[in-house]
Amino acid sequence: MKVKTFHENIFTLQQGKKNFLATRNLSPGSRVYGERLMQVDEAEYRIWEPKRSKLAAMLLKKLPSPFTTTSKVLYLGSATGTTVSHVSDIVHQGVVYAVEFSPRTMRDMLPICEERPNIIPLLADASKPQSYANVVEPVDVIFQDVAQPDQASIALSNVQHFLKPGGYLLMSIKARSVDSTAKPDTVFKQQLKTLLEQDNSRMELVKKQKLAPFHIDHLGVVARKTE
Ligand SMILES: C[S@@+](CC[C@H](N)C(=O)[O-])C[C@H]1O[C@@H](n2cnc3c(N)ncnc32)[C@H](O)[C@@H]1O
Repeated sequence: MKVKTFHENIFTLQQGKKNFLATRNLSPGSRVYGERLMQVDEAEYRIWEPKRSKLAAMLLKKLPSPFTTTSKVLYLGSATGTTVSHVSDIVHQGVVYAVEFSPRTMRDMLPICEERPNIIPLLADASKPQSYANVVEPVDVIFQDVAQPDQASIALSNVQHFLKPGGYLLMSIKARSVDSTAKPDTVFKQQLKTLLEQDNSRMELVKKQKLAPFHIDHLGVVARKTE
């Protein structure tokens, strides 16, 4: 088995002709969602499936990764923690503020937070950033995967509250969640306009990429807050 560094703390594992995206397990021996574990030399890796994670799909579709070992990350729409757990592996000396508004879903994520002290779970509505402003510090990266009609506005209000100048926003726009009748390209354009062209938005587009075949009618976006 060959291990290659793909981005900081993100790896590809080559087994025969197959390549797998993976992160190094911060909690060796533990699975979070039934993912495959692979031992190579002294390290245990968790296979990261792009069909189960918009962020994994974004990276495989060549969007840049802004994460470092010590990044502070605000993660909006954590669900039960599938992708949050990989972000926790990547920023293992940093912190992940994981926001989810469904109490039932959040309850399922809590055992993961017990094993991974760098995840701080927040039961809150991402469209009301002021409700968690007393807990969340300025962050280097915001990742958003909330599948809501006003995704870009939600992202922008969190950027304005928490993203450091020079920091990055990564978001997955799900066309059908915004407008199930409009053409996906029309939805993407309108959401990008909201994100990038509002007065004082201070966001510049770094790269965008559709996430098919992993996720149909989704656009991955990386944007940067100007200094
Ligand atoms: C597509 S799922 C996220 C999957 C997750 N990012 C992953 O890869 O493991 C979207 C999640 O966002 C949550 N959500 C939607 N709107 C939200 C909001 N306004 N505030 C917080 N969470 C929200 C939903 O409850 C759901 O769990």
